[in-house]
Amino acid sequence: MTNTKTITFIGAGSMAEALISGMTKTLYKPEQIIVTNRSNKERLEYIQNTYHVRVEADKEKAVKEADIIILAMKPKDVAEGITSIAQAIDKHQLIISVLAGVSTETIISLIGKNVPIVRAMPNTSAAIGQSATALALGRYANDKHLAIAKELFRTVGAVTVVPEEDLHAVTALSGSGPAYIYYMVEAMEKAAEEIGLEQSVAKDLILQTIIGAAEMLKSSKKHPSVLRKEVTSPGGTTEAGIKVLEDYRYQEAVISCIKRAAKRSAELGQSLLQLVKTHR
Ligand SMILES: NC(=O)C1=CN([C@@H]2O[C@H](COP(=O)(O)OP(=O)(O)OC[C@H]3O[C@@H](n4cnc5c(N)ncnc54)[C@H](O)[C@@H]3O)[C@@H](O)[C@H]2O)C=CC1
Ligand SMILES: O=C(O)[C@@H]1CCC=N1
Repeated sequence: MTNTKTITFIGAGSMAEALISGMTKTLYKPEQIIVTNRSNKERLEYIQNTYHVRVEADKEKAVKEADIIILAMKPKDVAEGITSIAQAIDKHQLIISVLAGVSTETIISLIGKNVPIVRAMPNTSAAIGQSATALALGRYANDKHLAIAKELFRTVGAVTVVPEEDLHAVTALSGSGPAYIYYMVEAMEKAAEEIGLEQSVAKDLILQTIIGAAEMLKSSKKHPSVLRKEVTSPGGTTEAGIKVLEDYRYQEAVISCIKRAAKRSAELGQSLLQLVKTHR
């Protein structure tokens, strides 16, 4: 299957790279993708050399050539980044935003035109076609725009559609989610070293344990607590280990972590909204 749309990325950071990496492995030819950023030429060179996509220092030019514009800049650069391309945007183009916390209404306000926007929350596993992406439609986006966004994000993983107000929760859960797992792996690696396992042996064991557990969660109909109990022999090692996690209130920590991340997403949206209001 081929796709002939030209896609321009505004922002060339980790999330843009994960999407570019996944997209160029599937439906998109590198020459269909244009990447631009604020000022970091070395970063653009790296992206060009690695993925053979087009890079463009002139953001307005990159925007004018696009059928789809993907907003992927850092939170602090969102207002300046969007206003700097607003003039060049045409309402027949589709805007896809992966910006955490920022509402489609705020983006419409910053652009100052009735543009169709699909808000997306992917995660960095897009790089290997394994993102969990949620999509929501802005006021001027219709089913055709949704279909285009679905096609794009399906090239980098699984896609689900949610009401826009759910995106703060999605961001906290699956947008940031990979980092929580990596953080746990960091701790498992440290523990393995402290109890005397060779690093490479530990790495392989941890990896396969996580893959196996994820596959079990996917293929078995059992609740995670049932799967956990199946590992936990009475009076055995798991019971002793989990007791320590309970003493440290592990589940409470994870729940608070996800709630705080969701709140942070809302804060990011609010602070940008305030900025937009004060500059009106
Ligand atoms: N990293 C992740 O796992 C995810 C990130 N996101 C969102 O993606 C966005 C980018 O995050 P990261 O890639 O992690 O950040 P990052 O710091 O890795 O990348 C930001 C990029 O934007 C560029 N940039 C800054 N100002 C610009 C401007 N005015 N015009 C054009 N380009 C500009 C920078 O040069 C840099 O290449 C954020 O808004 C974040 O909420 C969304 C989902 C997951
Ligand atoms: O940390 C962040 O703000 C972004 C959004 C989801 C993952 N990374």
